[in-house]
Amino acid sequence: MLLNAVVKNLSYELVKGDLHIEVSSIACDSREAVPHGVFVAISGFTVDGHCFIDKAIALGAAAVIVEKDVPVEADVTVLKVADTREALACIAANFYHRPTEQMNLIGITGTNGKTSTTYFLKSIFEQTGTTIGIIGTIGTVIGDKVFKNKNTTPESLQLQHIFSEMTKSHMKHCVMEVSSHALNLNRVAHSSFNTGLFTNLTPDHLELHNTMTEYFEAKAKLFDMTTDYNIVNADDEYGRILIDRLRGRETKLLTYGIEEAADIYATDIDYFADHTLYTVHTPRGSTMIKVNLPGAIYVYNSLAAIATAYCNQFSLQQIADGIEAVESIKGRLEVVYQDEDTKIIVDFAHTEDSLEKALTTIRPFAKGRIILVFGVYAADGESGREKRRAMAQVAATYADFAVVTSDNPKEQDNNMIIREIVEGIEAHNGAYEAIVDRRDAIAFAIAISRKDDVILIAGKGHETSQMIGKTEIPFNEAEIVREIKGDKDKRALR
Ligand SMILES: CC(=O)N[C@H]1[C@@H](OP(=O)(O)OP(=O)(O)OC[C@H]2O[C@@H](n3ccc(=O)[nH]c3=O)[C@H](O)[C@@H]2O)O[C@H](CO)[C@@H](O)[C@@H]1O[C@H](C)C(=O)N[C@@H](C)C(=O)N[C@H](CCC(=O)O)C(=O)O
Ligand SMILES: Nc1ncnc2c1ncn2[C@@H]1O[C@H](COP(=O)(O)OP(=O)(O)OP(=O)(O)O)[C@@H](O)[C@H]1O
Repeated sequence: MLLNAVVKNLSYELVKGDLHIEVSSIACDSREAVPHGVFVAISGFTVDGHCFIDKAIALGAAAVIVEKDVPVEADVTVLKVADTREALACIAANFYHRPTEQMNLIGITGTNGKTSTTYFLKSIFEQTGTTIGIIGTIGTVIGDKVFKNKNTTPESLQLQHIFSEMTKSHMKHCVMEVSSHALNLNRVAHSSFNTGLFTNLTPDHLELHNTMTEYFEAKAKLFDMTTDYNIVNADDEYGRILIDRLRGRETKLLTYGIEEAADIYATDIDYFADHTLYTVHTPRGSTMIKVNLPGAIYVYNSLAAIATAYCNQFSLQQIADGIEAVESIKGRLEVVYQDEDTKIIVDFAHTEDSLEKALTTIRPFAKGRIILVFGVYAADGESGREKRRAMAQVAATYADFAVVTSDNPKEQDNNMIIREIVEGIEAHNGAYEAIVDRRDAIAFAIAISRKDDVILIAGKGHETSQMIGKTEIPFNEAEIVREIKGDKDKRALR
C-alpha cells in the first residue's frame, strides 16, 4: 500500500522524505519491524519507543512516525504527529481498509459485567444462527477459533488486524469489551461503534485514572464514538450521570434497570441458588426470562444483553431462548465441586464491589458458613493500599472466615500484600488465616470446612495460571479443587 494512503486523514508534519513509497506493514515495536515497514514510536509507561527508531530502521523500516523532535539520520520518511498512539490507530484502520465500517460493532464498557454480558449476547445471536466475533478478557473469538489477547482491549494495530480477520471470515457483527485504559490510550480510536453499552462504575484501576471522575470520563469517551445506540444502566450512580449527558443526542439512548425507571426493566424477580427467573419489559412487550446464574448481578448483565439484542431487532422469544441457553459462564460463580456436604465456587471477583456482590449473592443460599479464599492484585502505591483495605473490609463483613492468600502478585512483595489485607481484616474484627501459597490456602479452606459450608475462591475465575514475579505458573482452580477433594476423599476411605 502507498504510504500516502496509509496516512489518509492523519494530521502530520512531513519532517523529511517521500510519501509516494510502497509500505508493507506497520509496527509499534522495533523488534517487529520489517523491510519497507512503517515504525510508530510510542512514548510508553516503561520505555520510550523513540529510543528504538534506529533499531527499527536497521531491520528495514522505510518510514517513521514520531511525536517528539528526534534526529533521524537514515534516508527514511519521517512524519511528526501530536499523538503517536492516535496516529497508530488511524494508520492501522487505513492499512486494514477501515474494517469496522463494514460491520456492526458493539462496545461494552464498565467496571464489572462486561464479559458475562458478552456471553449472553453471543448466545442470543447464535440462537438465530447469526455469528458474532468477540474481543475481550476471554480472548478473541472468530468462529470456532480462540486467540489469547495480551490485553482485554488490544492495542489499535492488533485490534484493526482482528477486525480485518473478522470481515475476511464474513463476520458482520462483533462485540468487544472496551477498557478505560483502551479509551485513554486511543486503542479504539478510528473504530466505528454502532452501539455502546455502559454496565456500571465502581473503584478499580485508580492507579491509572487517579480519581473516580477521571475513571468515569475515560469510560464516557466510548459514547462519543457511537452512531446508533447508547445503552446505559439506570440503576448505577455513574450511569445516571451518563444518561443525563447523552439525552437529546442523535445516537438513540436506551436505559435498563431494576430499581429506577428504565426503557427495559425487570419485575417479579425470583432468586434461586443456581438460577433466577424474572419478567423483562420492553417497549415491544414483555416475556419471562430464565438466567442460569444466581443473583442480581446476572439480572443486570442479562438485561444489558437483552437491551443490546433488542436494539439489534431480535424478537423477545429469541432473546429469552438465548439467555436461557447459557448454562454457566467459566469462572463466574461457577460451582466447581459439590457433594451433599460442601459446595465450592470459583468467581472472578477482584474488586471490592464484585467481591461484595459475590458474597451477598451466595449468602441467602448458604446453610452453613461462607469460607472465602482470596488475595488482592493491585498496583503499587496508595491506590493499591486502598484497594487491599477495601477488599479486606468486604471479606471481614460478608464472609464468616477468610483465608488470605496470593492472587497474581507479579513483581510485588507478596508478604507485604498479605500483611496489608490481614491488617484490614483485623481492623474489622474478621476471622482469618493467612497462607501465602494459593493451592495450600484452598486445601486449608477445604480441610476446615464443615457440613453445609460454602467455599468461595475469588479473584482468578477463568484464569488458568498465576503470575509470580515474571513467571507464569499453571493454576487451574477447578482442577486443583478436584485434586484436593479427591485426595481428601481417598484419605477418608482408608
Ligand atoms: C499501562 C498500560 O496500559 N500499558 C500498556 C502500554 O505499555 P507501555 O506504555 O508500558 O509500553 P512500553 O513497554 O513502555 O513500550 C513503549 C513502546 O516502545 C516499544 N518498544 C519497546 C521495547 C523495544 O525494544 N522496542 C520498542 O519498540 C513498545 O512496543 C511500545 O510501543 O502499551 C502496551 C502496548 O500497547 C500495552 O501492552 C501495555 O499494557 C500492559 C501490558 C497492561 O498491563 N495494561 C493493563 C493495565 C491494561 O491495559 N488493562 C486493561 C483493562 C483490563 C480490565 O480490567 O478489564 C486492558 O484493556 O487490558
Ligand atoms: N453487574 C455486575 N456488578 C457487579 N459485579 C459484577 C457484575 N457482573 C459480574 N460481576 C463480578 O465481577 C466479576 C467479573 O465479571 P465479568 O468478567 O463479567 O466482568 P468484566 O467487566 O469483564 O471484568 P474485567 O474487566 O475485570 O475482565 C464476576 O466474577 C463477578 O464477581
